[in-house]
Amino acid sequence: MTETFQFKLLATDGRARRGEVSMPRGTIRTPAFMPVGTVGTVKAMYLDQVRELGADIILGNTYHLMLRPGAERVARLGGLHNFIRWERPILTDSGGFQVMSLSSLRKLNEQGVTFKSHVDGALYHMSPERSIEIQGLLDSDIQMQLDECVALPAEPDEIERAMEMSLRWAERCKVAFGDQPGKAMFGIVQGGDIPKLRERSALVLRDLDLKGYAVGGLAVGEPQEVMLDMLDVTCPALPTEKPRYLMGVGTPDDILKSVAHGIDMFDCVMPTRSGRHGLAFTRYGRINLRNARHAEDTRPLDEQSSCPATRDYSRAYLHHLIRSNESLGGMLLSWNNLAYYQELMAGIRKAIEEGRYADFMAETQENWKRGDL
Ligand SMILES: CCOC(=O)Nc1nc2cc3nc(NC)[nH]c3cc2c(=O)[nH]1
Repeated sequence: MTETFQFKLLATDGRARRGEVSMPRGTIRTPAFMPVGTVGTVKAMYLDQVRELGADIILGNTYHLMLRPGAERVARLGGLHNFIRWERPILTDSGGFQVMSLSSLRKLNEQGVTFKSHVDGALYHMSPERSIEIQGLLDSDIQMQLDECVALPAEPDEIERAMEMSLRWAERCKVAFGDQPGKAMFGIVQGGDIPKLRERSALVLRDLDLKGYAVGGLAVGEPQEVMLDMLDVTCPALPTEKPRYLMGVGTPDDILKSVAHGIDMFDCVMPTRSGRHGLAFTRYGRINLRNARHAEDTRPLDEQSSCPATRDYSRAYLHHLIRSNESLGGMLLSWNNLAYYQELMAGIRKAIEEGRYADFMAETQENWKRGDL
């Protein structure tokens, strides 16, 4: 814990990095997976459980919280940490991505984003300055610049326009954020699947001397190899002594490979959302508990796991709960999936420390092929 925001590189193995982000509210062991707490809750989980599984930081969504309960209300209630009872670091997104994907009506111009709330249909205007103000009202520890993320495939001039606007918004967000020693504002590299735009975005953001850098505009419909190719261009253009956060990523395989390409932080709804729909992630691959073949399978998901949801409940019971659409089904599979993701991250961190990341990656991917036997 420190009064300021510090990132320390502890070990490297090829382009994989083992590091530590120290902030007043706690230390983040990297590579890190950040569970997504969209409207102030990691769905179907108690935050004590989320912490016990090894999470050092969670994500909050500015877009959702500003609509309900409202940023000023959260501030009146003592900030997001007190509201949700999570005293460690919280990273809030700018809301830009959710607006793009959730709001029915949205107009975007130099001033910012105007959108219609999916909650009550009211019109809102989100400028870069307002986005930082909202994240400040939430008392967020890591705040994201407002950006424009373009879904792929997209026209090059559309990708360039959005990337250049995101750069101008990054500058405005930096001014609005000012100097908050115990907090950080991260820039977001855009540029779609175009190497020279990715490089320009990273280099201009680097010159802004921000505390950390997110790689945005990926995991938006492109094949995995395109995403990894963009990391090959982007990571070398970013400062080595600052954390790199790949937004919205991803599957365990995406994470393994992105760590090998130099990424330090991840967030994804995959473990929680897919858990609620019956998908279990295990060390031997994915298991869809909706499938009838589990109806009388008395085995647990993995008897060697330290997670009760993984070790103590039969697949038959999990199948029954999911088929019956019972809340406990989503709770147990969210618990299992977050436990698996955090176990994977702990394995990744240890393998980098011991200089055996390539072997760890190969073993892990081999085990996934075993299926659920
Ligand atoms: C989490 C911070 O989000 C932002 O402030 N903007 C942003 N969010 C993204 C979220 C994404 N999720 C995915 N795939 C599931 N890709 C994403 C990209 C962005 C982005 O470019 N920009």
